[in-house]
Amino acid sequence: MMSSGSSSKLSEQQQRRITDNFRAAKAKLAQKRSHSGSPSSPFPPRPVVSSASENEPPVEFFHGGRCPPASPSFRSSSPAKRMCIPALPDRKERTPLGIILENNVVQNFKSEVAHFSTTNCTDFNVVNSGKSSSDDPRKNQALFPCPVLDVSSKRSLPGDRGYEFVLPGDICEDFDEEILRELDDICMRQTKCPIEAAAASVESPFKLESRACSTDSHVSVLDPVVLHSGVPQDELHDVKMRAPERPATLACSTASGSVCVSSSTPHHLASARGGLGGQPVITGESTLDELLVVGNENLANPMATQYSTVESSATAEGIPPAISMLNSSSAAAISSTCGLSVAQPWIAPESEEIDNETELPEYLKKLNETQREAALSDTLKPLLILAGPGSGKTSTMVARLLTLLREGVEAKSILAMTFTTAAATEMRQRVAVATGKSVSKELTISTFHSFCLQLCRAHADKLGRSTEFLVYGHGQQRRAVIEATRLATLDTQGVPSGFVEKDSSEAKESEAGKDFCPAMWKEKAKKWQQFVTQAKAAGRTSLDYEKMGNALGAAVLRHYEATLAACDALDYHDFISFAVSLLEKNSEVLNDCQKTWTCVLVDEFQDTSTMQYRFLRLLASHNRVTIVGDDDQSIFSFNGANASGFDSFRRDFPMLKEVRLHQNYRSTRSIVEAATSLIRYNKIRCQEKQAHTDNDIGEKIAVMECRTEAAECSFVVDSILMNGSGQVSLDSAFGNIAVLYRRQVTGKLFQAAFRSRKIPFNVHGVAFYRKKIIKNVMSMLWTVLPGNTDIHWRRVLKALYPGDKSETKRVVEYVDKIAKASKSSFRQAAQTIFSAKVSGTFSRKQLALGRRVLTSLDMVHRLAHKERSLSGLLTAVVNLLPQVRFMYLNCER
Ligand SMILES: Nc1ncnc2c1ncn2[C@@H]1O[C@H](COP(=O)(O)OP(=O)(O)OP(=O)(O)O)[C@@H](O)[C@H]1O
Repeated sequence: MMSSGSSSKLSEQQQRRITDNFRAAKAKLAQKRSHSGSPSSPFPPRPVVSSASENEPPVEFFHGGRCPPASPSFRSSSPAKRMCIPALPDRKERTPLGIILENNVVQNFKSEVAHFSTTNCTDFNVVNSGKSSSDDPRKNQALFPCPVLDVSSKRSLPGDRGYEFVLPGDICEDFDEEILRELDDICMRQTKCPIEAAAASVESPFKLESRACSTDSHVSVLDPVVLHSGVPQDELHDVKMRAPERPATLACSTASGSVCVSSSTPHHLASARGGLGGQPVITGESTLDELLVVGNENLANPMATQYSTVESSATAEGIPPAISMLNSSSAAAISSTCGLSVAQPWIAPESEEIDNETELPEYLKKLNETQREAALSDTLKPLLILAGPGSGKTSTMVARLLTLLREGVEAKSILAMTFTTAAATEMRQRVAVATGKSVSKELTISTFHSFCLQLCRAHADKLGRSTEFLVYGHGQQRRAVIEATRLATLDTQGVPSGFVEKDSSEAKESEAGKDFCPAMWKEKAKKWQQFVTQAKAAGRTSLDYEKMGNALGAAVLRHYEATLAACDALDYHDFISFAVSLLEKNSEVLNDCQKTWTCVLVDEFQDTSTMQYRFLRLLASHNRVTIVGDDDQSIFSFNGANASGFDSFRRDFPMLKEVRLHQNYRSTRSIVEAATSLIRYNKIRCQEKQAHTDNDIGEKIAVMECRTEAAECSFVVDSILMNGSGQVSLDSAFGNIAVLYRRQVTGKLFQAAFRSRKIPFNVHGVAFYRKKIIKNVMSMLWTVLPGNTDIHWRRVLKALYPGDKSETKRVVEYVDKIAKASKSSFRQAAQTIFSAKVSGTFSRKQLALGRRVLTSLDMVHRLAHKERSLSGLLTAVVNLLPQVRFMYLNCER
């Protein structure tokens, strides 16, 4: 035995031997450690890919449940750590997403990357772990068609230091750079179509739709039925536009279009713009030959709870959605391909030119006398255009806008408010046809919400929020209302807080506890959500309700606002009310706005809420304002819209000129007459209007009363099939049919029926960014960005964890609980839980599944830094989602 102090007595030879042995042992130790993970990594160890496993056949992955996410076979060190941006000649460099940067920007970019790497990515070490059967990467490769890095590959991408992306398993040869490039090309081609069509039709401004459709007419053969929820207007616009997948196809595909209105009441029928007399749901230009009304007398009229989506920045800037999906260099390429960058600025015709009819500019020639009168009326005075459905109010609005430009108003001084993003896009496109893209891009065409949101962000400090305040969507708003309801009830009724605790034993045992369980709060909060919405749209505060003697209402509102303030959040209604108070309380902001936007136009005025009107009144107090609308088409009362705004406008702008458009160009006479006779019964109308048309009488409207929703559904499906059988081709008929329904539940019935009867269909209704799958994809992308929050990680774990619903819920709740207890982030808690080999709460399999979720996110992180094509990155991310993999499986089968 050797004492501690005896080492010095060792001979040199002995010492060398010990050192050598120690070195060898250290190397072995290092090898072992590299398999078991680095303590600094936030992600769990990755399995080793053994050569043997590569020869194993891929496993069948779908067993009725959800399948586990991939364990990507990275064997390189973290790209974040390795990232170095190679210098390119010509003072330009390329970012990982292919954006060319000038040299002066490169340094900033590098330092940002370095900052990002150190603050967010340093923990993304790649560590190989021992292989377990459940972690078999080969199996996972077969399961997930995601591009992963293959270090063994000989081919290399520029700047990739010898690595390339390949698809695991069977699909790997299908997914290489070629495919990514092809995807980019497809995006470019899709974007090119409508732009080229628009550019081609410069001479004839309002023929954009028909010209575009001729390039796209082949699509109509396979046009699916359009399923449509009847109420929200933005959805109707969505159907009309249906861009970007099939830009401007609708005008040609619906010459004999028909509409089924399900569960409709006469009022609804008459007021739906896509229904009677209104703009046909699935067509841009055609008349509706047939209208089928199916109703269920027993159905109540539940309030739809849709909100108009906030316009994406890309659309706000006039970039068609397809372009905005691409990286900047691709967008630039598209612009140059389409000749957009060289578009001529619009040269306004001289004023003498319009003295006689033949000299009228094209955009005025298309209008009838009344429309022209509206378009040309004094631009210094307020103008109210009251226009029935299909009477050409959009055309008139566009003509008015062009008149302003002709009179020398700068494009950037014009603000056009539309009610939906689709309407904003349509208006910009129509203006672009006459003026060229460069002028139309300078216009501010925006939804109220988008405009006010930007205003709030710009002056967030004055509103008690940070510039990065959160925007609470429907779900978060609901949760905030539940919390506010709970607190308000406790305030006003004095229920001890112990009763409401979910796990409280008193709550479970006592009578009061039964009343105040979470499900009860959820139920109670339903009516309060409507209350909060209405109060905000009307601009009422908690003080107002206190004065009215509604103490509970006042308390709910107060707690709701306090909750949002504490969370640094605004909801959709807040954009408007905060923007109003901004203009009311800050004269310099108001002055700035008025100087910037000297002319204001508002489309669909009937849908403005009291607060939106207040905002408009402030902004347009310079009197250069045009509003267009139809009180009979007001369908957003559930969301606070107030058609009495017309009266307010007449009162507040007494100098106004009023023009009425009565002639309907869109629908058949039977539709127009039916709508006119029905709408007479509307009790709340500003003034009676008499819509008329010169169009043919068309087919008669059929009304069918059904006892149940199921009967209604069967009838509609049978009618569609019968209708189809009379056509030359069954498929060609489907694209001409729209089904409007009142409730989402009814829509689901239709979907099931269509699926079982093999009828192709599209569902329009849920706004894109509110779709679950889109939210999941966004959250996955968020996890690689600075500023990601627990919300993103929670959503991603929920989306990717392969257990059934209840198991996933349990896992997520447990991670939440641990995060709360250990005061750590959700991600850290998940990391700690899943990196354990054994756990008292979860089985080994569950731990492995959790690890795989984190590993997949690690892969997304690497990909985000490596991938040069945005579509490649998106494809990879989307492919991780179980729904998408399920689709792949079905396709393969
Ligand atoms: N003066 C006109 N002469 C012939 N057709 C016209 C005229 N004005 C409009 N139209 C046609 O009528 C249809 C409806 O026009 P537009 O979309 O401008 O109406 P709208 O009032 O905005 O419709 P909506 O009911 O959707 O609000 C279009 O196909 C348009 O080309």
